[in-house]
Amino acid sequence: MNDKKCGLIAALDVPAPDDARSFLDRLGHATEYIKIGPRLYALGGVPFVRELISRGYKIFLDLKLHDIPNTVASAVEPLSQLGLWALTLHTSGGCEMMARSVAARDRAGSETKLLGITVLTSLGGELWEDVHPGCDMGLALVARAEAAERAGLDGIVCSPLDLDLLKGRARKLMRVVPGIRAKRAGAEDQARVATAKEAALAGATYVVVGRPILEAADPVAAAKDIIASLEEVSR
Ligand SMILES: O=c1ccn([C@@H]2O[C@H](COP(=O)(O)O)[C@@H](O)[C@H]2O)c(=O)[nH]1
Repeated sequence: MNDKKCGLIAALDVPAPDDARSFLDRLGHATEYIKIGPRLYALGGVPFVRELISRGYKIFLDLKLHDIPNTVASAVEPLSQLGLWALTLHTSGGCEMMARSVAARDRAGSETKLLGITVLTSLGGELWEDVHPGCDMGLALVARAEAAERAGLDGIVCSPLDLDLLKGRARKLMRVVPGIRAKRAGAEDQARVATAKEAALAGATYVVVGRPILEAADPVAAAKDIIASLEEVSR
C-alpha cells in the first residue's frame, strides 16, 4: 500500500473458514489486509491464521483482549509469534495492561502491531450513557487514545466520527476505522458511522469494512469501489 493512501481492511465476518476461503478466492489481492475475529479464530484456530498468512495476506486478528495486565500480556506474547500484522486489545484495560503487552510483543521479537480499541463504534447515545453514566464520550476517547500512545501501542481503533476530535493528538498512532457505511441509515448494530471517503478525508490510516462488502450483490465489486473511493483522497 502507498503509505499516503488510506488502506482497506476487509473484515471476514463469515460463518466458517471454508466461506472465508471461497471469498478470498474471489477477492484475490484487491486488498491484502484481512481481519478475522473471534468466530473464525475459534473455528479455524492457529492453522487457519497460518494458512491465510501463507496465501500472502496481512492478518489482523481482532480479539479485543481485555483483562488484568498479567493475563493480557501473557496472551499477547504467543499471539504475537503467529506472524500477524495486527492484534487488538482494549485501551480501557489501562496503561499498565497496554505497556506490558507492548513489552511482551517486543520480548517475542515480533513486529505485530498492537492496536487499542478506544470506544466501540456500536456505542452511541443511550448505549454509551447506560454503561458510562455522566461520562463524556469525547473526553474518554481522547484519554484512551493518549494512554495508548503513552503505553507505546502502534495504533488505535475508533469511529470515523472520532477522527476530528483526535486531530493533533496521539499523533504517532495509526487510525484504524470501522463503522463504514455508504449512508447513515440502516447501519445495523453500528452507531457512529461515515463513508469510507469521509473517514479517509478525516485522517483514517485504514478503514475496516465487513457487511457492506460481504452482503453486497457483488462483494468483489463493492471492495473495489471502496478502494477506488479511498484512492480519490490524497494527503
Ligand atoms: O469499534 C469497533 C471495533 C471493531 N469493529 C469490527 O469491525 C468490523 C466492522 O464490520 P461491519 O460489518 O462493517 O460493521 C467488525 O468485524 C467488528 O467486529 C467494529 O465494528 N467496531
